[in-house]
Amino acid sequence: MERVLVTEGRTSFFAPVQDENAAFPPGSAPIFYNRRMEANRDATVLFCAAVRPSDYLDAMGATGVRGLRVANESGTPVTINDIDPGAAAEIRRNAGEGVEVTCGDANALMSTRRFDAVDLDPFGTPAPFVDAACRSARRYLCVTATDTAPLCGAHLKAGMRRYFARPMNTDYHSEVGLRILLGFVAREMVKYDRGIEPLFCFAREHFVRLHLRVRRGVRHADRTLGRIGYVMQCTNDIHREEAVGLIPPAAVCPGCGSSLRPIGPLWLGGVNDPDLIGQMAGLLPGMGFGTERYLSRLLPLLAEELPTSSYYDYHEVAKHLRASPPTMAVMLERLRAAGYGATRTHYAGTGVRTDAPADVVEAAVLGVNP
Ligand SMILES: C[S@@+](CC[C@H](N)C(=O)[O-])C[C@H]1O[C@@H](n2cnc3c(N)ncnc32)[C@H](O)[C@@H]1O
Repeated sequence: MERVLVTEGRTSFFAPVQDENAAFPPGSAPIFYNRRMEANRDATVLFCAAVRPSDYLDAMGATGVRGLRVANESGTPVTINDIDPGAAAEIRRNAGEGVEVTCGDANALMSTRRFDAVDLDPFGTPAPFVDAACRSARRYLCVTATDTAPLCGAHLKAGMRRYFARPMNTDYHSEVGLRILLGFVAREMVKYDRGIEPLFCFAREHFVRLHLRVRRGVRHADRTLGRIGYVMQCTNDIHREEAVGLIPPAAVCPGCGSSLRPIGPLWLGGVNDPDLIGQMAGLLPGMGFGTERYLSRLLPLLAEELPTSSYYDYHEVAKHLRASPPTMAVMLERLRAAGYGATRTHYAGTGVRTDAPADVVEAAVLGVNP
């Protein structure tokens, strides 16, 4: 196997040379490494540097880069696991003193050992691993999903099978994907009388990434359950509303009278902790990350996003109204002047988060009074 020395952040390691012509990772190399996930790993190293877990499991290591970086760049004791003996051997080659390397099924490992932070970074869906991870994680749980098409509604049946939820391909589909994954993790967690608090969650390109705090006790489990529900989307126009609870209500659009279609169950609560995000933003300049520029834009956006469960792509709204969209600054200003909260969103450059109703959003696009 041909290897090449790679540096990410302040960590150097050997990775198998990947097939540049492969249509999509994992390609043909025997051990997986995808440079395009550097932002995902940088985010987690930064998260660990901020929350300082007492130990951390990289449950699916491949080259071990994620766990090695957490150990090296945040000073956290780590265990790195992979089911593939070839990968485990490669991780051992890459790992220095003090890093534990194990070779086995992540579900078996997580069923028998507990870690302060558990990290799932599988091929595609994390769904088969979330139950054991909920039992293994003491304080923090980190999850990557790269099966964005099932999560966001482009592959409806696969999404329903994996997450027992019904997505819908809307203009805010990236957010639906993140919230369906969060809702799934929340439901897997509460059965153990434990709850979750999302700390740092975002979507980028073809992945969704969650960093969660795990809270023990029935009170936290019940609070978590109280944040599960549905986005009720009008099938005819842009109106949508939230419905908390396990059973979606029958509802009609106040504007056009069409039925509202439930999207979910999904997570309706906040998805980021602005204080922690601020702490991470403060640490970022000293970290030496390759994706510092991207993260320095992402973190303030996440900290300011209104905690609504969907956003409007106002260019789509303008297209629908056969109007030219205003600039983002004007759009935000019009919504605020009408008395509503309005912020950008990290999901889309033309996305606006607001607590304004649909008719006010349309009026803001047109520049008229609602
Ligand atoms: C997407 S790669 C991990 C990438 C790595 N975390 C990184 O940041 O580069 C997924 C890895 O999971 C491993 N894997 C697949 N099924 C597994 C299981 N049941 N238990 C543990 N590892 C597994 C594969 O061998 C593969 O190396």
